[in-house]
Order: sequence, then C-alpha cells, then structure tokens
Amino acid sequence: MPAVPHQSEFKAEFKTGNIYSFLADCQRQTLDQPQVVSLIFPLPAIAPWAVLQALGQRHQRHFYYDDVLRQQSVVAIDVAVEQIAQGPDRFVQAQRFIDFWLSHSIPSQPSFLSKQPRFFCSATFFESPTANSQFEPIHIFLPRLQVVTEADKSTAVFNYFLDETTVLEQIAADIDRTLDELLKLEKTRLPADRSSSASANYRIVKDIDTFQTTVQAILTLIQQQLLHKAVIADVLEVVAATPFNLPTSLQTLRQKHPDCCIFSVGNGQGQAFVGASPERLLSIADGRLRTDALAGSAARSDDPGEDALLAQRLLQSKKERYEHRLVVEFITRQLRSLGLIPKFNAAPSLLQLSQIQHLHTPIYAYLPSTTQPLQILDKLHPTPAVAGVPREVAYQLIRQYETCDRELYAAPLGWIDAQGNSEFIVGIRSALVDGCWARLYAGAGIVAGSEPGRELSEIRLKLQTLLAALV
Ligand SMILES: C=C(O[C@@H]1C=C(C(=O)O)C=C[C@H]1O)C(=O)O
Repeated sequence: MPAVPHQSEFKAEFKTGNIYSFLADCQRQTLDQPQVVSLIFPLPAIAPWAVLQALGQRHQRHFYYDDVLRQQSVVAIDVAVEQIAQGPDRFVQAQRFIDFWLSHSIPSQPSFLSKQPRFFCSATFFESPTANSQFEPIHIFLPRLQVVTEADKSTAVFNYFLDETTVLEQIAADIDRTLDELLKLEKTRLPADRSSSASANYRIVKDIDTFQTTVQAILTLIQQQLLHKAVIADVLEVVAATPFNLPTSLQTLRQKHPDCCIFSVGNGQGQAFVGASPERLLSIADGRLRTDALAGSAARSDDPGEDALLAQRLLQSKKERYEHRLVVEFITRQLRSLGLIPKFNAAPSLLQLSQIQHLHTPIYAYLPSTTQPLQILDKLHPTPAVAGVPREVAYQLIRQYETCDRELYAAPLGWIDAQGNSEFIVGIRSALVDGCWARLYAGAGIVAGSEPGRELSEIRLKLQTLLAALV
C-alpha cells in the first residue's frame, strides 16, 4: 500500500525516500504482469493554466478540462499508457483499455478514492481518420501526471508503467523534480487579466465563404423531405503575428466564459484543440447521469429589455423548439435503448451565455453499475445538436458541403475514473491551434424555416466570440 503523506507531512515524507521504497514494493508485486502504479500527493491550490504553462511541452500529450462553474479543473500531461482506436467499435476498444488497466493497477489508499487516476479520452467527430487528420479517431490515456484542483486544493497523481525492467531511480527523480515545480507554482500566479495571448495583430487567411449557399442547398433537401435537420459548420482561419500562448488563451477563455467548460487537447505534435463548450454530453457522479440537450439559439443584447425580448422569442419560436425537440427525442430514445429511464422537463429552459443563448433541456437517469460511461457515449455521439436527423443523411451532407475536416470539433472529450465517474463535453466553440495559426469552427442547425442570413449571423457570432478570447 502506498504511504500517502498528508499535506503537513508532505515534504518530510518525501525527503525520507519513501517514494523509492514504495516503488520497490510495487515492482516486487508486478511479477510477470506489467502494472500501473499511481502516487498521490495533496498540494496547495494551483491554477490549471499555470500547470500547463510550467510543465506542458509541445511534444507531449496534454488534456485540460476546467469546469468553471463547478470549480473543478484537471490538467493531464504526458502518457503513462495509451491506446488509439478507430472504426465502429472505437468506444468499445477504449472501454477495454480502461478495464485492462484497472485490473492491472496497484491500488491507492481508500481515503483518496475520489482523487484516483483518471483516463482521458478524445474522439474525432467521424469514426475513421482522413488523410490529413491531426487527431486519432479515439485516443485514451492514463497520464504520467494529473493535477486536479477543486476549490482551494489540488492533488497531483503520478502514474507509471511498471515491470521488472523499470528503472525506479528515474521515476523517483521525475517525481521529485515535478513536485518541486508544482510547489513553486502556488506562488507564481499568472497576471489576473491578460486579454490577449497572441498579438491582436492577426490576419484572416480563410473566411466563411460558401455557408449561405450550403444552407440554401440543405433547405431544398429538407423541402424534398430527404431529411429533418443537418448541422453545418464553417471555419475561420487566422494567422497571428506571434504564436498563440495556450495557457493565456485558456485563462482568457475562462474569464470570458465562466459558464462553460474550458478545454484543450494537445496531440503531442504541436497542435492543440481548444475551446469553451457550453454543451455537456455526459456527466456521471455516484451512479447518476446527466446529459444536456442544447439546440436552438439567439443572440444576446446589452440592453436588458431587448435581451428579454430575444429570450422570449427564442422560447416561443416553433422553429427553434422543433430543432431542440429533435435532440431531446434522440437522446431519450438512445438512453431508453440502454434500459435507462430518462427524466426531464417537458419544456426547455434557457441557457444564457455571455454572447448567445440556447434552448436547454438537462436530462437525468440513474445508472445500474453495469452501464459504463463509454457505452453511453457510444450511443449518444453525435446527437442531432451537432449532426442531424437522419444521422446518415446528415453525415453525407457534412462530408459534401463542409470545407474542412471536423477532427475533434463537435465530438466528445473528457475523462473517466476508476469508480465510473465521468465528465464529457461536446467540443464546440472550439479551435485548432498550431503556432501562429488557428482554425476556428462554428456550426448551426438547419431545419425547415431556417433562413440562410440568420444562420450565417449565428455562426459569425460564435466565431467572433471565440476569436475575441484567442487573439
Ligand atoms: C454546432 C454548434 O452548436 C450547436 C448548435 C446550436 C444551434 O444551432 O442552435 C446550438 C447549440 C449547439 O448544439 C456550434 O456552436 O458549433
């Protein structure tokens, strides 16, 4: 069993060389079976972007997930064990990976259960890669370092692959160095308000061009009753004068979108997928599931009267309500197919974000212990909030009309722990960032009654909001 030091004893424990002797004990347990060992250290609260700033490296994977409202963040850096999969059973393969490593991990102390290692997972919108994909159809990993921050405290978890050949001195030195860095961070905070990360001096290298024509083409197909809904996206590409500073962008996104989940997924090759998503695909805590139907949008106004009018119109709009209902119907049907009993309100409520508002229906269900998070994700992704109805027709149209590969846009990203607790959001309001270059994505649901000009305004609004946080 690991000797997990309490915070007051932290440094003393660490210096006594307990880590090395604990690792040596673990190595003896590995026998002929490779194992993963996790070491857990309580720390003073550290801002997640500061961890990424200090310890993140371009050539290492990272995963950043900052749930601002709940005051819960997690940063994962580098890989202990990982799996890549593709095809129709990609989620099943990812679940097998989790099951395998859970049965090959040396347990930590029960009092730290809730802070145990998490598996981090990102999937692309489509199940197969294209020629230029920068991200794998599914990537799941147990990180070498995970730092969870909740309210006023942080916890560092180190995970290592261990077999009889592992050099323990290297691991002990790695932990020593990393903890030193983490302890320094508590004092070195980034400036509270930095409104831009890259130079505000940027140029647009690809603007939205064919969007209105595409919407018109989709509307014709809807009139011909070939489909009910398709969500079509377009992109804006910019080149800034200086490289984007990811930690600063994440901090700015947090300030501007306190009601969203701020995320970044680094592929270990220099590209990162970042954003501020309002859409929770799956949240499982203590056997209870919550998922969000989020579809139907209106702008917001600085004028309170005008803002209330926009909200009222959104709530009463037949077209927006229909667009939303398709999502609720899909999600509840999929949950029922898993034997779950979804609970939700008959009428949607409003989710009001800083620049945009949406129709919103939170959907709840109790989960039997046999239902696994990735099984649910497999059933839910993609919902008609980001794809369409029927799904196959929407897929065809997305492939035919969208000008860029979606990659991680509109796809699930999140984490799962050993108890089956899990958080996944849909990667919308997002951008692919690579040095000075960024591609920003935004989409809108097209149904009967959609107007090309209004849909264009909606995606422009989404893109502008994101751009303002990035540059
Ligand atoms: C597809 C996006 O957002 C989705 C589309 C919405 C709509 O069309 O009303 C609203 C919320 C999201 O489900 C996006 O922001 O890119």
